[in-house]
Amino acid sequence: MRVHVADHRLITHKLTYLRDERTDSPTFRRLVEELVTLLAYEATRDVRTEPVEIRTPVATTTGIKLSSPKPLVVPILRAGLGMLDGMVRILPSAEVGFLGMVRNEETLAAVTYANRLPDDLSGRQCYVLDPMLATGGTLVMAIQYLVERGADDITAITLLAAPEGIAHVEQELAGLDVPVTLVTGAVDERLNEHGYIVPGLGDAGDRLYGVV
Ligand SMILES: O=P(O)(O)OC[C@H]1O[C@H](OP(=O)(O)OP(=O)(O)O)[C@H](O)[C@@H]1O
Ligand SMILES: O=c1cc[nH]c(=O)[nH]1
Ligand SMILES: [Mg+2]
Repeated sequence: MRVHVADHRLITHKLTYLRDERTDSPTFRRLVEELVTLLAYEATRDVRTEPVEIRTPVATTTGIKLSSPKPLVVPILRAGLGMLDGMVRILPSAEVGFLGMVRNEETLAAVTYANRLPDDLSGRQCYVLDPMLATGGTLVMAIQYLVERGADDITAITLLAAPEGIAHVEQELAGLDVPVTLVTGAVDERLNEHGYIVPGLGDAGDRLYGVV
């Protein structure tokens, strides 16, 4: 897996406010949206395009447009939903598939409760959105669903990642012949005994949408 830490100062600045426990839910939501836009800029560097000829008021010229089939954006509910608007703002023609996944807080194993992906993802570039990569169990499962359906290029965008989680994803996906890239705003120190990222930001879903 190619790992890109997008440690631009503006990203680190916004992450600092996101991490702060005093940041309220409306501000948290706005910061997540702003952050995903900045991360998406990096993550879509290799989005597939094809040449297109256009005429300006002065001359004809060749530019580029996004290739078909269009990229698929996959937010992982709940917390990944907070990243969707920011992502489709810069990729308005993308299609969107949904995965609902939740960690069992005792075992830390990911459980899937919703799966609304196109059946055939052959030749599709996919962008998975989830603010947190902790143990990595959720991301491994999400990537496996996409690969099973034929996705041939996958980029995960996270706000924070734990070193243990990155290592787990790399180990589980070793031998996969689909290129996988992780673009993250920061790699934190570690996981604590409850599987939370340290220093992290707490439970991203709860901070976006409240405790359920
Ligand atoms: O890397 P992992 O150890 O698998 O943990 C990461 C997952 O945990 C969080 O979701 P959560 O299970 O809290 O669900 P939620 O988004 O509904 O709050 C987060 O948004 C990731 O999906
Ligand atoms: O720190 C963490 C770990 C998993 N999920 C979260 O929302 N936060
Ligand atoms: Mg949660």
